[in-house]
Amino acid sequence: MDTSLSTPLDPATPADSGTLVLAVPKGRILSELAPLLARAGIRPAPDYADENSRRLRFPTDDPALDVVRVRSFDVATFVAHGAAQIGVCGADVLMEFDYDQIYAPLDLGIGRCRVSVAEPAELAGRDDPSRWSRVTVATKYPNIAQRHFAARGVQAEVVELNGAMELAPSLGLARLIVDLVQTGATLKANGLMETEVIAHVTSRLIVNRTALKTRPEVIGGWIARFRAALASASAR
Ligand SMILES: Nc1ncnc2c1ncn2[C@@H]1O[C@H](COP(=O)(O)OP(=O)(O)OP(=O)(O)O)[C@@H](O)[C@H]1O
Ligand SMILES: O=P(O)(O)OC[C@H]1O[C@H](OP(=O)(O)OP(=O)(O)O)[C@H](O)[C@@H]1O
Repeated sequence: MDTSLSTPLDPATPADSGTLVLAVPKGRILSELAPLLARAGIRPAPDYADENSRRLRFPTDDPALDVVRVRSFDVATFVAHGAAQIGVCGADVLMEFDYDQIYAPLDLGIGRCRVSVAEPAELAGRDDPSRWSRVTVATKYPNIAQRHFAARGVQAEVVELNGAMELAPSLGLARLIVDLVQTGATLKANGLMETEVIAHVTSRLIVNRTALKTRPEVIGGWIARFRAALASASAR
């Protein structure tokens, strides 16, 4: 892993020194996150919640804090490079990238799902995974998949996709998939069966380690506000 990710990559365009940037994933996590942000006292401009808004960076009613809305994998990239100092992303993303520069102090308890292995339902009953020496796997988590199968002495040939992994087995692209599962409805609708849970997933508050060292009061203050927001939610 690259351990040099302490500052934005391009020194000619440093991140704003004063304003703190919070990176949040667009999509499904945004609505689950909204009540928590409100309890933490973060009120972004109203179009932040509008998926149709073309704006990516939103001021909040705190002039020292802006929110940026990016893809969930990119939240980790922005925070690892210090372009955003804090962020929210799934444990699945942290497991996949394993950035040294990211510290994840809080489990936010939202975005609850699991990273699992699945295969066609008609194969699952008669397959014997202990006899595999090599498998093909469609996934957007190549590192998680490689590590998981390597630990079992199985060589995984990964076909990397960005979505619709569930199509891969029936179209002959891969024998298995490694993907997120929550209700299991997507697997079922596509004739697949979950055969192994690799990890349980929730979203985490993440911070850039260097920012935490250089601005401990500010970043530590935000961690404390999120912690208090979580405690007040669980006390209700
Ligand atoms: N079905 C689900 N149930 C609960 N949480 C989920 C589910 N799917 C994904 N997540 C969590 O939400 C995060 C973002 O997932 P989402 O599906 O919104 O983005 P994505 O489709 O992976 O991103 P993108 O559209 O940028 O490719 C994931 O990293 C995971 O932690
Ligand atoms: O078990 P379930 O409740 O059916 O949820 C699982 C689905 O949720 C995620 O996809 P998402 O809806 O985010 O779409 P994506 O293909 O854009 O990732 C994941 O990739 C699965 O396809």
